[in-house]
Amino acid sequence: MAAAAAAAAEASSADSRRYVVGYALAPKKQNSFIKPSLISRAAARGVDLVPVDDARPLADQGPFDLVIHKLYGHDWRAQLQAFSARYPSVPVVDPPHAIDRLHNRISMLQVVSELDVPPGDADRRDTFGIPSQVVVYDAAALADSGLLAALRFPLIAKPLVADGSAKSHKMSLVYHREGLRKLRPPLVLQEFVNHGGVIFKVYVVGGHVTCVKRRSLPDVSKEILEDAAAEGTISFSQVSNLPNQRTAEEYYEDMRLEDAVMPPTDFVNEIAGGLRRALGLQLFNFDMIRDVRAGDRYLVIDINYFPGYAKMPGYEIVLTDFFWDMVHKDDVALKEEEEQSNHAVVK
Ligand SMILES: Nc1ncnc2c1ncn2[C@@H]1O[C@H](COP(=O)(O)OP(=O)(O)OP(=O)(O)O)[C@@H](O)[C@H]1O
Ligand SMILES: O=P(O)(O)O[C@H]1[C@H](OP(=O)(O)O)[C@@H](OP(=O)(O)O)[C@@H](O)[C@@H](O)[C@@H]1OP(=O)(O)O
Ligand SMILES: [Mg+2]
Ligand SMILES: [Mg+2]
Repeated sequence: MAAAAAAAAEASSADSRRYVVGYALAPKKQNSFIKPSLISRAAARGVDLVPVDDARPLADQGPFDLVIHKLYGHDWRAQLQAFSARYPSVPVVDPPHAIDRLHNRISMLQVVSELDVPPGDADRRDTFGIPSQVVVYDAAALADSGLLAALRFPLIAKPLVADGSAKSHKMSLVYHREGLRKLRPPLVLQEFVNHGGVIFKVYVVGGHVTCVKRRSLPDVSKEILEDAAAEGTISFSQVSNLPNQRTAEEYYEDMRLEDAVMPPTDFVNEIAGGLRRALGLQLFNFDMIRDVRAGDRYLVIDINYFPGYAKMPGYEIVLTDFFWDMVHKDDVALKEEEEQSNHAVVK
C-alpha cells in the first residue's frame, strides 16, 4: 500500500464514521482472542468488534464492513455464501475453500514443497522444506514395509485430519517398528527431526509477519534410539506432557530458550509471503524447526488457520491495523488510482 495513499485515507476517516467487524468464533476462541485490550484498541481507531449471533442468519445481521470467522460445517458455509451474495463488497476472512487445505496434514504441507520463493540474498545459504512423510489410510498399510522404506526412525505419527478437535492434536513418537502396531490410521508418519528443543512460530496477519521462539519436543538421543528395550511408542498431545528418559523439565533446565538463534528475518518473511499467496489466506501461522544436522536447513511441520494470536507480541496493534486496512481497502485503492492519474496529468 502506498504510504501517502494510506495516510490520506486515514486522515479522511478522521470523521465520525465507524466500521463494524463481525466475528464468528467458537466460545474458546472468542475468549482467547476477543480480549478487552483488542476491543479498546480497535475502538480507538473507529473499528467496533461485534459477535455474530449464531441463532440468526448471518445475512440478516450487520451491516458489517468485514467478517472474520473460524467456524466450519455445511450450514456455516451456506451462511457465508448467502452473506456474500447479499453483500458482495464486504470481505470475508478467509474463504472456506482456502481454509480447507489446512485440514489435511498432507495438503497442508504440499504447498510448502511447491513454494516458489526467490533466492533473495545471494550469500544466504538457508533452505527450507518439509520432513519426509507418508500417509497411512489403514492398518494393513502400517504393516507394509515398502511404504516405510523411505522413512527413518524415529517417526512422529499425526492424525491425518487437522480440524481443531482434541483428537487431531494427539501425536505419538515412534522409536521402533513394533511401535507402529499401536497406531490408529488414518495418519501421517513423519520423520522426527532433532532440532534442539526450539520451535519457531511464524504468525501471519495479512502483510504482517512475526516470528517467535517456543519450547518444543526435546531431541531424541542416540541411546534411546539404540535401546531395543525402550518403549516403542510414546503418545502426547501437549509438548509439556511429554514423558522421556529425562523428564522434559530436566531437559529444559539445560536448554535456554533465550540462547536460541532466530532464523534470518528476510528468509522468514519470504516464506511467509510465499505461503500467504499460495494458500490465499490472511490469518494463519506456521511452525518451523531447524535441523540440528544442518544448521541452515529449516523444516515447516505445521500450518494452522487463525491461531492463538493473543500470544503474539503486540497482537492488539497488529490485528487493529489489519482490520483498518481491510475496511479501507476501497478508499486506499481509490486514492492510489487518483494519485496515479494526477501523476499522469503532471507528466
Ligand atoms: N517432524 C517433526 N520433527 C520434530 N518435532 C516435531 C515434528 N513434527 C512435530 N514436532 C513437534 O511436535 C509438536 C506438535 O506437532 P504439530 O505442530 O504438527 O501438531 P499440532 O497439534 O498441529 O500443533 P498446533 O497446536 O501448533 O496446531 C510440534 O510443535 C513440535 O514440537
Ligand atoms: O484457540 P484454538 O482452539 O483455535 O487453538 C489454536 C491454538 O490457539 P490458542 O492459543 O488460542 O489455543 C494455536 O496455538 P498457537 O499455534 O498459536 O500457539 C494452535 O494450536 C492452533 O492449531 C489451535 O487451533 P486448532 O487447530 O485447535 O483449531
Ligand atoms: Mg503445531
Ligand atoms: Mg496444528
